[in-house]
This record gives sequence, structure tokens and C-alpha cells, in this order.
Amino acid sequence: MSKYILSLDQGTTSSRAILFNHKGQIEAIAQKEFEQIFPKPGWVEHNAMEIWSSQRGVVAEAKAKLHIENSDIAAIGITNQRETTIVWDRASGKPIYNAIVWQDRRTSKTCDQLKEAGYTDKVKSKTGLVIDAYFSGTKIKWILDNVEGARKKAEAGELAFGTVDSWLIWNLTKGKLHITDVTNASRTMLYNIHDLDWDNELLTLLDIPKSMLPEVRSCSEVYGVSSWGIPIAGIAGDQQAGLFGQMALELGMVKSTYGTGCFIVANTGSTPVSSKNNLLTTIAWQINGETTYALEGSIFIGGAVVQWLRDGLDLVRESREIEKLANSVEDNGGIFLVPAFAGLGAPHWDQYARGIIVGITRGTSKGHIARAALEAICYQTKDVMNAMQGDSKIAIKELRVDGGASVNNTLMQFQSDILNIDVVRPKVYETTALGAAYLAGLAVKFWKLEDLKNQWQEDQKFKPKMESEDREELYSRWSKAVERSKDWL
Ligand SMILES: Nc1ncnc2c1ncn2[C@@H]1O[C@H](COP(=O)(O)OP(=O)(O)O)[C@@H](O)[C@H]1O
Ligand SMILES: O=P(O)(O)OC[C@H](O)CO
Repeated sequence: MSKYILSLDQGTTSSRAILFNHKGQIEAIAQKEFEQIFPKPGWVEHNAMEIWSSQRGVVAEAKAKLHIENSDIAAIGITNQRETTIVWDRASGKPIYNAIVWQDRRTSKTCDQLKEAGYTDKVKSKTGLVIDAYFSGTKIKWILDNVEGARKKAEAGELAFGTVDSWLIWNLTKGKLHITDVTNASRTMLYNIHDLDWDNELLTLLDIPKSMLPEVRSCSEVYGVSSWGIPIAGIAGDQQAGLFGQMALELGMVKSTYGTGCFIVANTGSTPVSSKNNLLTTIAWQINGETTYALEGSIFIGGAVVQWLRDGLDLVRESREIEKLANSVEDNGGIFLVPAFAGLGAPHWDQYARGIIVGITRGTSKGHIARAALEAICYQTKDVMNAMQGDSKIAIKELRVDGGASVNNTLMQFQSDILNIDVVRPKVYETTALGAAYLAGLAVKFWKLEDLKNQWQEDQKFKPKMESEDREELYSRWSKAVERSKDWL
């Protein structure tokens, strides 16, 4: 009998392959960072071929670590950075342009035009989304409008669009499967989350031929077999996979993933909840024909602020050194850093906000900047949690956390302090990959749902320790700083 489930976790900064055993424990992991391309201010691209080659490379590496054959793997689950848009030529299988990454702001003007033309409510009621350059729809339009010959080829049915899951599956099956899942589809601004189908009116509005789009499938089923002979049986966007991996199966359970961005997602059950506070309504998963919905607050810059201090300012050599630097000072010294490098996401949705550091004096040190950067991740999370609490009738009692930056104890303690709720980190904090593995494992009967519920284990619980006066003072100054970062461009 096969012993492992292979999870492909294609993130914004790296591709990861993880082999999970029957207990849901990590047996082998391989990871490769790849190039971030910034052709102009506000533009972010990836080389789609590098996405695929890095992903293939880490699979080989993870397998080699355990000396296993493909036949030892029961199924592949796929999870991915969402919204990132790839358009390729069906005949050659080659992308016609770099992948336009979710953080890319080049279509902000197109979004403004849609808003000015009065489409905000229509887009929200059909897709659950706000109109923003974040989502795939306007990125596809940009490629069709700007890459020579693209529109003609698209109209002739020669081009395919996919989010990263589709692109990986196309390559894994050598062009046999052009599919996506409901969670990734729900991030395109082209998918009707109530009808569970591509929306013809939105496709016409953005002038996107339907023939380019992948077939939309559930999150857990055998879709086909990869050219390695392993069934592909699970797909979910990384934040939804994270919610599943955290076993947040009950209504009102909330998780936050601290990766490049920071994504707070709450399970709202079988009914889509329309947010009054600028959160997104999205699909959490679809299993055995049942659709579960979620409310999401998407923060564009989370761990990436640490990456910027590392790569942009040379303040640290490795991301994990930020914790020591932040602890070299007693407090933030009055410094507030708003990392609106790609505008502000939820709940502010300001495409033209840009990053600021305020409160600088002659006494400001590197430590204060490091501390302000970590605190900023937590204040942004509070902005979203406040909005979420406003939309939900259920009191949120704890936040389950995961992702690369959740290993930082200083960050997690401050998060608990500023939210004034428990922050709980599980033993397996690679919950995104775990969620995709679970979805695949359920489809091939490697696991039963009941087994999975018992696998989630707490690693550490962070309890609030801050005085409420301090909390209020810090948060009110943060809110002031956010206002100053808005509407800059
Ligand atoms: N100890 C740490 N403290 C704070 N941030 C960290 C730490 N370790 C990693 N990070 C940040 O976490 C992010 C990587 O997390 P990961 O979950 O791998 O991201 P992604 O899936 O978006 O590629 C990077 O932005 C990195 O700067
Ligand atoms: O790559 P991550 O983990 O930062 O996730 C990116 C999100 O899916 C973007 O919506």
C-alpha cells in the first residue's frame, strides 16, 4: 500500500514539496525560492516556466530524501498562490507572457474605470469580491490587450488561462487536463460563487473569451493521473487549504497565515456571508458536492515586510534574525511602519496607498524599525479581525496561526496582545500543504475525515498580556499612521 501523500505548495516566493505520512506528519520537505521580477514600480511578475521547473525540482528532491518510488505515493494534492495569472499557448504549452502576480498593480486604472461605471455592487453580488487589481480578471484582460497577437489567438481558441494550480496540472499531465477548482476560480472576479459557474456577463465586460478558461472542479476528487503515474486528487488555493489544514471545519473558526502576505479566513458554513466591512466572500472548499463559504481579509504585505528589511535595506541577513533585532529594543520607540508597498488590501482597499514610516527621531534605531515592521503585521491583522467581528454574529475567541513567519514567537505574542485573544500555533505549521494533502488523501481514501480531526495538535498558545490602555494607545496611533499612507499616488 502507498505510504505517502505528496503536497505541492506553490507559494509567492518559493515552491515546496512535502511528503506526509498516514499520521499527517511531515516525512520529507524540499523548498526552492525563485526570482521575483519587478519590471516597473507596482508591477510583479514570475517566470511561469521557473514556477514549473522549481516545483518539479523540489518533488524530485523530497522523494530522494526518502529514497521512494512514485508507487509509494497514493496521491498528489496541489495548493498555490492564488490570483496569479498565466496565459499560455495550447499548442506549444509555452506562456505568452510572464505570470502576473497577485500583488501586481498595473490594472488599477482599469479597476477605477469599472468602479466609475458603477459595477461595484454587481461584481460583489456575483463574485463576493471588491473590484481590485489583486484578482485575475483584469490581469487576463491586460495580457490580451498588450501582448501582440494575443487577442486574436484567444478568440481562435488557441490560448489557455490558468491560475498556478491549472498551470501545474497542465504540465503534470502534459497538456491533458485544463482544470482548476472552485476556490481558485472564486478569486478570478469572473466566477459566480452562487451559481458555481463562470459568469458570462463579467466575461463580456472584461472582453475575455470563455474558451480560455479551465473547467472548474471540486477540491477533493481524482481529476486524472500525472505523467508520473500518481493520481492528482486535491486542489485548493493556499489560504483555503490553510483553513482546511487547520481543521477549521466549524462555523466561526478563524485562521491567519503569515506568509508573504497575511490572510485571515473565517469559516461561514454553507451560506455565503456578504461583508458590510469590506471583507471578501469566498469559497472555502467544495467536497462531495457540498460547498462551504468563508469570509476573508487579505493583507498584501505580511512576512514580505521582513523580506524588504532583509533584501531592500540589508538590516538582517536572514528573515529569522528579525526577532533578535526587534528584541534589542524595549518598544517601538514611537515608530509606526505602514507596509502599503502594493497599496492596502482589506479592509481599506486603497490601490494608491504606499508605504510610510512615521515617528522617526534622532533616537530611532534599526531595532525600532524591526519592531515596527513586526508590529505592523499584527495591527493589519487587527484591522481585519475588527471588520470580521463586525460581520459575524459569533464572538471570535481564538486565532489559529500558521505560515513561515508564525515561527516568530515575538510576533505571535504581540499578535495576541494587540488582538486580546488567544493565538494558537499547531505542531504542523505547514498547514497549507497539509490541507492540500488532506483533500487529496480523502479522495483516494488514504484518510477518513474523522481521522483528520484527531490529527490537529497544538504547539503553543500565546495569551494576551498587554494592559488595555497600552493596547488602545498603540492601535489608535497605528490607525492614524494608516490614514497618512492612504491615497498617496
Ligand atoms: N522568523 C521570521 N520572522 C518573521 N518573518 C519571517 C520569519 N521567517 C520567515 N519570515 C517571512 O515569512 C515569509 C515566508 O513565509 P512562507 O509561508 O514561506 O511564504 P510564502 O508561502 O508566501 O512564500 C517571508 O516573507 C519571510 O520574510
Ligand atoms: O504565497 P502566499 O502564501 O503569500 O499566498 C498568496 C495568496 O494566495 C494571494 O492571494
